[in-house]
Amino acid sequence: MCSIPGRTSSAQSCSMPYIRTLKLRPRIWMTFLVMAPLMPWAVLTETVVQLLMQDLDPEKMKLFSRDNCASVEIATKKSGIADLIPGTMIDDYLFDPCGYSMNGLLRNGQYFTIHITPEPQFSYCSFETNIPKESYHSLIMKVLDIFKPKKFLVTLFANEGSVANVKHIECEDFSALTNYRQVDHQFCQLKNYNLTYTMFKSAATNTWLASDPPH
Ligand SMILES: C[S@@+](CC[C@H](N)C(=O)[O-])C[C@H]1O[C@@H](n2cnc3c(N)ncnc32)[C@H](O)[C@@H]1O
Repeated sequence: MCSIPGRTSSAQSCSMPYIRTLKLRPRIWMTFLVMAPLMPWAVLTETVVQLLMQDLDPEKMKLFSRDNCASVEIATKKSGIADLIPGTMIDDYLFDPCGYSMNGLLRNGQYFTIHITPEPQFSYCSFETNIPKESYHSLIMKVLDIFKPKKFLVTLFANEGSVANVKHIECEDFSALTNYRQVDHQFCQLKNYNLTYTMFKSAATNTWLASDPPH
């Protein structure tokens, strides 16, 4: 996903590749989906959950720079990333002078991945996993507790066979996210997949980034 401030466009037809445009003023999120044709014998179980977070905790972000952190292992441990999903084999990297990327792999091939841009002017972090869950509530809470974003977007991409698919209809209950309020929720039914986007922002702030134009 990428954010293209100032650009406007409308959602396009559900053909492949598929471009979905999400208008969340003042930002536009564009999702590009390229789907391989399904084989008749394919088992339809696939889930991808993403948290795209902005305006992150400045103190926590200091961990992800070489000036403040002696090694990538310390950054992974001290940040809480190491304990996020127990039993994961982690490959992590601390960029010079700052920035962090990690991939975590479970024995069954499931993964999670985190990429952090800690610069205070435009701090951003993406979290993604394909671990299927009936509810992502506690995992999302853990991720939010690490990064404390002022705003974030949750996307859930699941197909018919995924245990997460029912959440598209029921809509995940985020009522315990007392520090946030839901500002948008969109549902998109694709050929073999369902996709939901839910945008939250901190209840404590009425603004987006200082650099954003007013609503
Ligand atoms: C962790 S990378 C990930 C970028 C990727 N587009 C993402 O968010 O998924 C971004 C961070 O690493 C820093 N960085 C340092 N050297 C870099 C390099 N050679 N390539 C990319 N990012 C680098 C950037 O300044 C930024 O803070």
